[in-house]
Amino acid sequence: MNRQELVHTIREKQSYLCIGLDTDLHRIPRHLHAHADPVFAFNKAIIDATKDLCVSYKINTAFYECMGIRGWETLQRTIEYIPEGIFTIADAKRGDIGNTATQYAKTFFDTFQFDSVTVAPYMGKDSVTPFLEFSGKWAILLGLTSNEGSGDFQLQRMEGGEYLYEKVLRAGTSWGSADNLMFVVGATQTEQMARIRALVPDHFFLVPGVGAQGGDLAQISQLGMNKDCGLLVNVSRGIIYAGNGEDFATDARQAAQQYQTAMADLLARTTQTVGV
Ligand SMILES: O=c1ccn([C@@H]2O[C@H](COP(=O)(O)O)[C@@H](O)[C@H]2O)c(=O)[nH]1
Repeated sequence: MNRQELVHTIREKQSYLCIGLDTDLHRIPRHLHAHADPVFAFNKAIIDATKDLCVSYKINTAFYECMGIRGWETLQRTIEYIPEGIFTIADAKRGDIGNTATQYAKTFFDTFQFDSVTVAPYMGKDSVTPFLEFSGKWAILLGLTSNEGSGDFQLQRMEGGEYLYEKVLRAGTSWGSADNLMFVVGATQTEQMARIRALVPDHFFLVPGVGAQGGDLAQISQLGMNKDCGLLVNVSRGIIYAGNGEDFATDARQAAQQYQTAMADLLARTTQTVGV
């Protein structure tokens, strides 16, 4: 999916919600364990219940890789089940020397047909650029993450005063464009968001951390939106585990609906003079 299509979808659905399919076999309702592939049965019900409310699904590969070959099969079934027109993210946080990075990119873009993959920048340019060589695909570079440990390296000051994460953002924008590169910016990073948007005015941000991690949707949206919206706000546990009984999908829909309604309002208030 290209940028124009993504912006169009956001406008049509009045939503910039990304639902995280962080599906843990041990957290899904008991009755689903009768299915041959319980995690897929859960994902299918969640997708059916929420696909009109979100513009993206993020599959965190850790929740599938931990199940070995069966997990990869579940991941494949899930990605194939996501309808056309919804932006897909493999949250795999890959990064390695160039020829290895190319194999990672092939895995997620060619074999599994994701639109995008999250990439860790620590190994530098040659570990990132292979992900940018696939037409119509996106790399989503970790910029300033949502977790407490983001302070350990990302928020360290460099010589000259800028934060390490700012160096990553600056370098990233020279490697890729706003048409093939996004950045992860945690929803918990409200103190930094305005500074980040000023530094990177055009790129989309994947924003995890709303819901279970306590990030505030309204605050982060007002600080981070650009003329094309420019945000995909991810909620995983706060939606997929909204309920735990037979009606889990209805409960997930209700939670997703609340986010979508809030997003429509924020889009109207924040971008009324611009594109979306
Ligand atoms: O900085 C980051 C980068 C990635 N994540 C991932 O997003 C989701 C968040 O899940 P919630 O249940 O909504 O907290 C999860 O897959 C993380 O691995 C992040 O949280 N922060």
